[in-house]
Amino acid sequence: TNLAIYWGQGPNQQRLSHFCEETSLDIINLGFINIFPEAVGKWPGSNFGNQCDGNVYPGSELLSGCHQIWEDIPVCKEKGKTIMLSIGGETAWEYLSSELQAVWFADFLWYSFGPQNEAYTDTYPRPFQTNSVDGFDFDIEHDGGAFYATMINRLRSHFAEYPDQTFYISGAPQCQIPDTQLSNAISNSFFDFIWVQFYNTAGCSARDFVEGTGSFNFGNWVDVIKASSNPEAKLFVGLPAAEAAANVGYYLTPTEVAPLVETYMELYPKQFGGIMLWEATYSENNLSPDGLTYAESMKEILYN
Ligand SMILES: CNC(=O)NC(=N)Nc1ccccc1
Repeated sequence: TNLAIYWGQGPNQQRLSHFCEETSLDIINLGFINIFPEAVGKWPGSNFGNQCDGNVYPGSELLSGCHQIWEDIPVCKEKGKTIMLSIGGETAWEYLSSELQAVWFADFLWYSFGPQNEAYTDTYPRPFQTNSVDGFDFDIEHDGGAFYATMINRLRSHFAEYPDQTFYISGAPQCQIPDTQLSNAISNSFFDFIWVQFYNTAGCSARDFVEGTGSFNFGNWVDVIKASSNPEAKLFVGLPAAEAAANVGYYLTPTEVAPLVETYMELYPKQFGGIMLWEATYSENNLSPDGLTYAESMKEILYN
């Protein structure tokens, strides 16, 4: 099983390579491409917190000076990390209004952040230079779920152009079923990982498991996966990595997480993919009594 974590929005966060030193982290979601192209031919915008030098490509909100990120991605990859580029995020202005726009956005992301393709280097920017991400994560939190299946299917058609490389698609739905933003995409396009945000939504959260309300719905999410375009997709338990990383009441201590993981890893060994954490800096600053980061505590739970 894997531990996935978001990085890019942490308060006074350390650079990516700092987190790639942590052996407990398997998948790192770089957040975020937070502004969607307003039309075909227009560029998206990005925000990686304190990690870029504040410069943007002319006429766009796409950050251009993220030297720490393009320097660090190779370090992370040589340590075996999977690096995903996350689209959306809590503060995103995200809206797809047409198939054409969805296809354009997918192409832009692929030629800008996917494998370097000499034929396109004068048409598209390379914010991470020659680095390619390992896939794209959809953290769509509002503005309606249309056209994401189109975008993901387009990305997959690009993946197929590199048959000897593996690229991934993941999504971070809220725990209520159906998730307004991503249920259509999950039904109609192929996801490798679904990390459900079992926090910030009452009536289906990991807190419900601890309180014994019976409404924690990991089992129902297994059914959603089984009925989706990829019944083999891995389902992750998404959790806040500290009290301050989520709305009040949704944080679970490692002691509270352990029985949840044991129960559902046992019930659904095939679907259970691991744990997703929001997010890296909160995890780093949330040490257990014996000095483990929250992510390290989670990794211990996954492997005990
Ligand atoms: C995977 N995306 C998130 O976990 N987003 C997220 N946690 N947004 C947020 C919502 C409320 C308080 C803090 C962060």
